[in-house]
Amino acid sequence: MTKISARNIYKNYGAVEALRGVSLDVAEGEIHAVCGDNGAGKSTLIKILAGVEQPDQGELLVDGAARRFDSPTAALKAGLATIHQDLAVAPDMAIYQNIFMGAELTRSVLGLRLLDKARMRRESLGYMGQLNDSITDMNAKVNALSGGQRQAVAICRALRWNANVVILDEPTAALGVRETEQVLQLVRSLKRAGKTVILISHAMKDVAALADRVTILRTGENQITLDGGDLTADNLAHYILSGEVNRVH
Ligand SMILES: Nc1ncnc2c1ncn2[C@@H]1O[C@H](COP(=O)(O)OP(=O)(O)OP(=O)(O)O)[C@@H](O)[C@H]1O
Repeated sequence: MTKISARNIYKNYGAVEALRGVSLDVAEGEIHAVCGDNGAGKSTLIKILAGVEQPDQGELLVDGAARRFDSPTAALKAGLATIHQDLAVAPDMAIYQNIFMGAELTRSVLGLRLLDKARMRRESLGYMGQLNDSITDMNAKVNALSGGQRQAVAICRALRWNANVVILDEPTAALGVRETEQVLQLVRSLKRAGKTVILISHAMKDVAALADRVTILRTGENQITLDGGDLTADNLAHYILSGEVNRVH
């Protein structure tokens, strides 16, 4: 299990101050949501954790050690996998091909390197079984899957890269009620599997149902962190709308 800290992060885009001294502390094995109104800086913070952007100032700590991710690959190697809203799945390809995309397993036959499809299918089924054991045909094309099932494929790819931290960017946006419930189950399965989960979401109900703690950002700064009994959909909406920084009981 892995814990993640971002300390005093600053990030400007030209004249825009997207992050102004933001900190985030994610304990190992917890589901930690990042919320806030449009433009609060959520995506920028997540891009920094994912190695897509680099901070102007501040530091990232993975299990207490300072790290800098110059690329998404560097973040992935450190065990942080980000699942963006577009999921980056190839709809015309099979589930197992998506899970092993860019990291295909091969075997040697008479000196030739051939794809080891049987092993990829078997291992894919193993990853999928940790998340959603109703998806069993690893040959199925992704375009035949529901939005929630596609999310499962994208998460399996993160598991295949041995990610200990899974960052989910708006995983329930654009999903119906039943699919949203499937995704909530996926996230709970990740936690059961010992993964640390960072969740960016505008869906207050989903956040309240899932998160152990929530960090709320406002115009590039930390507003408040909620946990326990304070973490309700009503409270989240209240703080995001009001901008209040003190707890109201
Ligand atoms: N590439 C960019 N170039 C210029 N400004 C940017 C860029 N990306 C983000 N910003 C600005 O930085 C600020 C923070 O944006 P960010 O996308 O991180 O917020 P957010 O909380 O994720 O918002 P949303 O919920 O709308 O996605 C905003 O003012 C935004 O306009």
